[in-house]
Amino acid sequence: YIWPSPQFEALDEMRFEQPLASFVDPCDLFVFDVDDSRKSGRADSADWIRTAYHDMATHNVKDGTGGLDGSIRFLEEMARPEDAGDGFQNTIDVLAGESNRYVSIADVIALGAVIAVENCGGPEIAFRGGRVDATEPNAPGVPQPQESLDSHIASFARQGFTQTEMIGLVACGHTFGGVQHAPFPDIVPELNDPNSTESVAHFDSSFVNFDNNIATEYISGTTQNPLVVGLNDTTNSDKRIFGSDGNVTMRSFANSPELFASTCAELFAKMIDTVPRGVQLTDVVTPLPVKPIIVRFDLDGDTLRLDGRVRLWNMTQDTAGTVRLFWDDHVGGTNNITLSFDGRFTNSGGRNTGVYYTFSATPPDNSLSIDAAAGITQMRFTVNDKLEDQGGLGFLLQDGVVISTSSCVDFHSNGSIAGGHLDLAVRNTITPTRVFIETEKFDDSGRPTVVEIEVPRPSEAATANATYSIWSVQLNSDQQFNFYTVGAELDGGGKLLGPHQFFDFASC
Ligand code: HEM
Repeated sequence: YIWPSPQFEALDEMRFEQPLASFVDPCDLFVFDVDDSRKSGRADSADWIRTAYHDMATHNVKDGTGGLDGSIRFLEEMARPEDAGDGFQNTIDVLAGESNRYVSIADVIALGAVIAVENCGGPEIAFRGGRVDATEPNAPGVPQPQESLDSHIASFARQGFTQTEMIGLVACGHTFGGVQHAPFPDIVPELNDPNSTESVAHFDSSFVNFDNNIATEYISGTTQNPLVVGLNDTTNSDKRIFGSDGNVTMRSFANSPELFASTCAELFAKMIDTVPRGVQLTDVVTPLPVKPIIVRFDLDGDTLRLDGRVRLWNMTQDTAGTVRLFWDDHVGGTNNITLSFDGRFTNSGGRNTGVYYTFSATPPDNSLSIDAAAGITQMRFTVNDKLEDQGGLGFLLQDGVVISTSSCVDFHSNGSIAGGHLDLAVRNTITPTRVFIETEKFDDSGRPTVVEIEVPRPSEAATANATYSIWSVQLNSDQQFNFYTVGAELDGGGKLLGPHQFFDFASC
């Protein structure tokens, strides 16, 4: 994608920098464990993968309803017998709050599965964004262990999967986790096992890692999978499913960990891309090699302050060497500074790595000061003298409308807005027809939606300095802010949008 693109920037960050990975690292982490010293036998990674499957499994290929749309978050859906256990609520409690107007709850659920698989030994899974969150529960339709093989084949066909794909997807999912006593007392007894205090009978011997043990143990007859060797044959659904083609598919997985991994990468991608008809997914999200990350861009007196850093993909500090930021201004000048190293990250089992360089030559001060009159039009970078400018396009940054540091906000003790005002500095060279602040609000169904707040044209323009005038809007208690963007529509067409920045102001 080409920067700026707020949606792809947000998807790229969540997908590749993976703030969520801390919940699945180490892979046996279960954040709901009451006592760290005792092993419950559960893991966030398993809950996340199961949640993505159950959210998707309501899909009906014929009428296009259901699919991965976040409907599992509704208590009515979660409380169905087909969604037994507290793993869904646990997952939603962690993942739903990570959503925003660019990355839906359903996108985060899909990403949770991707990140769990990739960080715990599994293959890389192609991830697209653009899922749309349901506003009500879907029709039931998740398969249950006591059902017949025919009903499972029919159920997976309704979800859009062939019988061979069914065998594969169940094996790919059941390389993680197991069956718990509490929701399935007829399948798993109390285990009285100090390493499994929630009495979880695991599907294979390496239940927090992606590997083909689910298949090798099944083929060799050593499996302890409670849905294969359970005492009550009625609930041995994995046994019926795995054996349904004479073990051809499971044998191929047992013989080849590579085949198992590549098949699972395809099936997991198909699973998370199964969405209600009409939903248009984005292209596969790929990491931008050189990605500016603007934290804040504002006007402070006669100075534009740009807080941010650049992410260099797949590099170490040593290979990055000297990193410079160049910026063009409105008066024909080009300026530059040498950036300072600001940390590195690695995730997805070492598959993803990158480094950050902050927009400052003098850390810990992270902001670059730009003379407001000269301003800024675009950025470029050099990494060890190699020019990075998106193939000549540059990294465009508009300074036609920016937030002013004269903005302030007060909060009630419950966190809601008590009052204050946001001041937008509008550059005198632009003639806006409207100026607005774009933010998001979680609606009654819990999903993030876009909200635009109009900033009224002042009757008498207050001057901020020789270059900018201030337009101001009062804040009120209905508003919610997390991240926001300032923007303007221009006389004669055209729209300016600022970077996506965090809501953070002095009190009034
Ligand atoms: C006929 C199809 C399936 C049946 C009958 C089935 C049944 C079950 C049952 C009974 C559990 C135990 C849940 C608990 O105790 O909390 C379970 C766990 C799990 N299932 Fe399935 N499953 C099926 C397909 C799938 C698929 C297609 C996936 C993913 C691709 C999947 C992923 C998981 C995972 C990761 C767990 C472990 C959850 C945990 O340990 O917290 N399952 N499944």
